[in-house]
Amino acid sequence: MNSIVPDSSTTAAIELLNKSLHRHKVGLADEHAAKLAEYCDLLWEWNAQLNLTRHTDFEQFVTRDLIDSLRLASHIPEEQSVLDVGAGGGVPGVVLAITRPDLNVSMAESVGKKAKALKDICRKLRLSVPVHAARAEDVLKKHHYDVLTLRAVAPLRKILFWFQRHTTAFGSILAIKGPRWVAERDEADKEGLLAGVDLDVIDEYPTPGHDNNSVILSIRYQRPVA
Ligand SMILES: C[S@@+](CC[C@H](N)C(=O)[O-])C[C@H]1O[C@@H](n2cnc3c(N)ncnc32)[C@H](O)[C@@H]1O
Repeated sequence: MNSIVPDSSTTAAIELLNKSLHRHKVGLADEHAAKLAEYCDLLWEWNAQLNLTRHTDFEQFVTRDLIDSLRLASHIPEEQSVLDVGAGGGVPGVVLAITRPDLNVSMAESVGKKAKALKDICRKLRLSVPVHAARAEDVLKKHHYDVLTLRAVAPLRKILFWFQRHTTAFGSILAIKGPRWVAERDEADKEGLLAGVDLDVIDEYPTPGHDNNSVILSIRYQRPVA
């Protein structure tokens, strides 16, 4: 692993991040916190050119991005291959790659400029994470993953519609959703998109500073027994 020798601005950034982590009782290994501070720096630098995130300080990063990503990570078994669909600025994909080095993380981002920024961020962070500048549905025509992750990408009916034709290319989908997930599930059900699908809420947790809970949905397609 590459060692990080922080300069004074990096040290200040790590201190700020650690304060937020402490405030929200999030425990992280020192080297992961340092790498996340470096990630935020690169993300916010790219954000001046591209709209990648609205969370532009460590407090927002921890409460809105990191807690979601770590919660999601706790449901992914060791050493699995993961495709983060619609990675945007790299949440949860880059956070998973940093905090769960046992995982084999890839990202799909359909907007070319965003994918280019993600590639640059991963290169500078020395993360070996393939970034596909493509729609995830197209990536699944050539690759197989144990888990697809999604946050803030599309309503459930779209997610189910996109991936129903590619069910042999992945094991399960883990989607982070807000309270609208119930209405989204009902819409998907009306369109017949839940036939042959096991959809379960596997986690529910409060977002600091917000009244509503977030949920993690597990989506698995039932396959005929061979
Ligand atoms: C609102 S952003 C969310 C980004 C990130 N997941 C987050 O939570 O901050 C949604 C991103 O998904 C991308 N996207 C939408 N549909 C996609 C698809 N089918 N395959 C790959 N990327 C997709 C969009 O280009 C956009 O950058």
